[in-house]
Amino acid sequence: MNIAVVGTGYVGLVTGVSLSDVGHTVTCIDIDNEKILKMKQGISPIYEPGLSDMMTRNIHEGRLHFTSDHQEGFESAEVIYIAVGTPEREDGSADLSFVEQVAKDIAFHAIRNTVVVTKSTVPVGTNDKIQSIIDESLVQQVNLEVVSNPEFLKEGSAIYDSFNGDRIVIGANSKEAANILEEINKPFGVPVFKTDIKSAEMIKYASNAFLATKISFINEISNICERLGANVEDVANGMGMDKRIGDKFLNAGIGYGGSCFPKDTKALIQIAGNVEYEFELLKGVVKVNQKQQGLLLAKLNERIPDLTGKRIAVLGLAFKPNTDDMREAASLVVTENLIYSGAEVMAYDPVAIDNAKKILNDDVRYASCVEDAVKNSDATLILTEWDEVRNVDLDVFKSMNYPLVIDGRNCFELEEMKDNNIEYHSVGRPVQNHKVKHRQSI
Ligand SMILES: NC(=O)c1ccc[n+]([C@@H]2O[C@H](COP(=O)([O-])OP(=O)(O)OC[C@H]3O[C@@H](n4cnc5c(N)ncnc54)[C@H](O)[C@@H]3O)[C@@H](O)[C@H]2O)c1
Ligand SMILES: O=c1ccn([C@@H]2O[C@H](COP(=O)(O)OP(=O)(O)O[C@H]3O[C@H](CO)[C@@H](O)[C@H](O)[C@H]3O)[C@@H](O)[C@H]2O)c(=O)[nH]1
Repeated sequence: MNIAVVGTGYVGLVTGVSLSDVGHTVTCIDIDNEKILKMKQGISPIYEPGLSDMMTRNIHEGRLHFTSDHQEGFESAEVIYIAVGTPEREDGSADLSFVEQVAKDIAFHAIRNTVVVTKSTVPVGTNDKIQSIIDESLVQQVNLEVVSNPEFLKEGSAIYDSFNGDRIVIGANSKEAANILEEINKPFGVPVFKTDIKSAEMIKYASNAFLATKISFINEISNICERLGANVEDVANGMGMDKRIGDKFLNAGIGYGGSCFPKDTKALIQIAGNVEYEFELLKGVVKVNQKQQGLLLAKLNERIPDLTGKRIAVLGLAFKPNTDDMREAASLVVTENLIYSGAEVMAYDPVAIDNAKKILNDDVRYASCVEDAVKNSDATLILTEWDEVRNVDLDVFKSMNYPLVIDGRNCFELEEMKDNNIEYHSVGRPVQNHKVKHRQSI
């Protein structure tokens, strides 16, 4: 099948590359010419495990092409995927201007009957709107049918998820269009769930909102555990053994970040509000998440009330491991606050430093490894649970001015921190080696 994919971000590029890998001929289109030039040379503009190799292979085998010219990209396309961004507007609703622009571009250039597939996360009713825009703007007498096909990949395991997803959701008005999409996806061997368009749109938001709810729920439990002396990891493990609850997405931490949960939860609150329904539960989830991001700093402030001139190591900047994505990362809030409080920040991340430099306060300094970040620091904050951080030799913390580790991701066992005399504050677990007399020494 000849396919065009519009937008080459995390979703568009992974979709295009995966579709080419199972044998389709794919042209990826983006308005960012610099990105296109890079990708033509086989250079991936994003860090995503396995993506570069798969991309290079399919370029060489002649199935994967890139262009910044929509007309050229649509020329032989039988199916066009829309995978542009739907970022958050100031009021929390989804900004649909990129999607609407693509709908106009498609209508303007369409020269044959085409299935238009919406991969972008869009509010319920948007696919109908896209269909209307296309129908109103068509230049040639052709038939374009819009199908909803929301994406469920996770950053950091996007290629794996494409080939091992739990389901592919197809929302369509006609059996013919749904069948075309099912046929395209057959080689992935992932179960297909077909429904109407509005339900497909809602499945995407409801899934993200539910996962975010699990995270805020366990974070609330962790805060109560801290006060009562229980261990949230054992609590989550014990809960997760009940198959009705499930053992995934019960890791307590510093709240959810990234390009999806924060914006999609707020958008769903707006979607509900638009039909005069107050989504009280989800409002609570968002509020809990905002509170959770501040807890790490509160723990640090309790131990070091005056941060002026203190050197603070920050391990991990990306919103989660195995990605260079900094969107809504906890590090944005944490480093900003540290600098504001007069601290010297020495940060390390295995892959996100280049992106971090574009957004973080200019006063943040960067180390080239965990060891350099931590050396001579007064406290270490852990924000992202990279394997490189989890597996670090604990002796590294002995090079600190005083071994105070405040871990927002529960990377280490309590016993090992205790045995190594490291003062260790984690999330929802008892504090290790906290002796009040140290307070004066810091
Ligand atoms: N990032 C994820 O993990 C993820 C997962 C599932 C769903 N989604 C959803 O998928 C959509 C895309 O997300 P993303 O993270 O890949 O976005 P992104 O911001 O990384 O990429 C969007 C790309 O679209 C390009 N673009 C914008 N307008 C264009 C136009 N008119 N023509 C061609 N290209 C254009 C931009 O230059 C950019 O490269 C969003 O709706 C998002 O909510 C994202
Ligand atoms: O138990 C957990 C699991 C995750 N997180 C945090 O939640 C955020 C999101 O993590 P994750 O869901 O793994 O990454 P995303 O790439 O944002 O993927 C989510 O958002 C995508 C965009 O919509 C969806 O496609 C995916 O299915 C959905 O998991 C990160 O900050 C994680 O640290 C936790 O705090 N505790």
